[in-house]
Amino acid sequence: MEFFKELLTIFCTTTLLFGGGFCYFTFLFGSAEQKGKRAVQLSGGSLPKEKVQEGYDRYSSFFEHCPNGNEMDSSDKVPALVDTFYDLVTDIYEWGWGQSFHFSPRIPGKSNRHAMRIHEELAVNLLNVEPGARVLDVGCGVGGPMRAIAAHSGANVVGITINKYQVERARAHNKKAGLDSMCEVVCGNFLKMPFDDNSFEGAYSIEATCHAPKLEEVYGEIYRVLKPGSFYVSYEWVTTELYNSDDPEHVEIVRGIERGDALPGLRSYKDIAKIATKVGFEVIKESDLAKPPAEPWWTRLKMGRIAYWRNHVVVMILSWLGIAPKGIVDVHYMLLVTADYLAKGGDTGIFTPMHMILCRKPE
Ligand SMILES: C=C(CC[C@@H](C)[C@H]1CC[C@H]2C3=CC[C@H]4[C@H](C)[C@@H](O)CC[C@]4(C)[C@H]3CC[C@]12C)C(C)C
Ligand SMILES: C[S@@+](CC[C@H](N)C(=O)[O-])C[C@H]1O[C@@H](n2cnc3c(N)ncnc32)[C@H](O)[C@@H]1O
Repeated sequence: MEFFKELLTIFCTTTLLFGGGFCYFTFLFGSAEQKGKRAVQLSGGSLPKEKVQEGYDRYSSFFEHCPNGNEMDSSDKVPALVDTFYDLVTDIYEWGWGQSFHFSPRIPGKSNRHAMRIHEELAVNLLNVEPGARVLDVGCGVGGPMRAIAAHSGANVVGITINKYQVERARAHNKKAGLDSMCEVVCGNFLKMPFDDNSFEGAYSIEATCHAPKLEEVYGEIYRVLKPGSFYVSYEWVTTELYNSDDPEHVEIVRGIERGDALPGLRSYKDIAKIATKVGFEVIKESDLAKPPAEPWWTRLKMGRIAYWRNHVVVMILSWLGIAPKGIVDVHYMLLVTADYLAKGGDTGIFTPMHMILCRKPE
């Protein structure tokens, strides 16, 4: 009898501990890093719950069929693939990273959130726009940068993203932040933008144009919609001068980044200014914002590793319970893997997500 009583006590204590811990992670702790999305709200974006696994399989098979990445260059399937990718990852990004889907140099003594905001404000400071100016955000995500930039500069920001679910999220966040009168979000393809010629006084893109199969197409469109004399600034994902295409380790890191981040082939830093000039821009400034004295942008990823594995356990349990969609576990695992490749890209110095280029459309 005593033995059964003890067994029951052990069973109840273990259940309470695991159950309590799990509820803490998912309900109380909520978002993995910043308050916002909660684990129990993870979805497949615009994809119905039962289509998430199919969406992931379609996404990953695309990379299996073109293992050397460059075959995607000629593909007109890229925007649709990128759209599916953001259906799959948007909630996980918001849950585990926040509303700004980019990196920033670490700033000792400042929070990640603050460092990200400084990086965003730098972009609009470079544009030199007056309050009330109409500024374009090319590939706006759920609008973290857009809101920071509108609040900091007083500009009216119009964001474009190919992903419908992100449009819904961005509009809801804009409203909640009381910035919906200054921030507008449009669903569309930045390779063919639904805007008039010469209709913006400034434009920026933060870690978004890397998704374009041909950079000249998106740069050409930005050039078209900008008023003469206006500036465009971009933070580009590129390989640096340290990248050696004959080094198998370098090639593996780059392929890993491309697969986990829906990229149709990473470009070299050398191509960016050439392409900007080709479409008609004057290049005013170009620099890698990750270079010292900037502190490493990838420290945040490395420090987050334990939390990301904990998140993986939460995602597995939620999916097993039928709360999170089937397929989300594979998506989360893909992100775990890409986080390591990105950190390796930073450690080796062969990759930067913040190659900054400032251009001007001539008068
Ligand atoms: C510009 C792009 C996205 C850049 C980053 C915002 C994202 C790149 C990799 C993402 C993440 C990796 C690991 C995830 C982790 C496993 C999960 O538990 C919580 C979210 C992550 C940290 C996630 C967050 C966003 C990234 C850092 C690309 C796509 C061009
Ligand atoms: C990594 S996110 C960056 C979002 C935002 N700039 C930020 O920093 O939070 C890339 C964005 O580019 C958008 N994007 C990619 N390809 C696109 C295309 N062809 N047309 C429009 N948007 C696109 C994605 O939908 C996503 O919003």
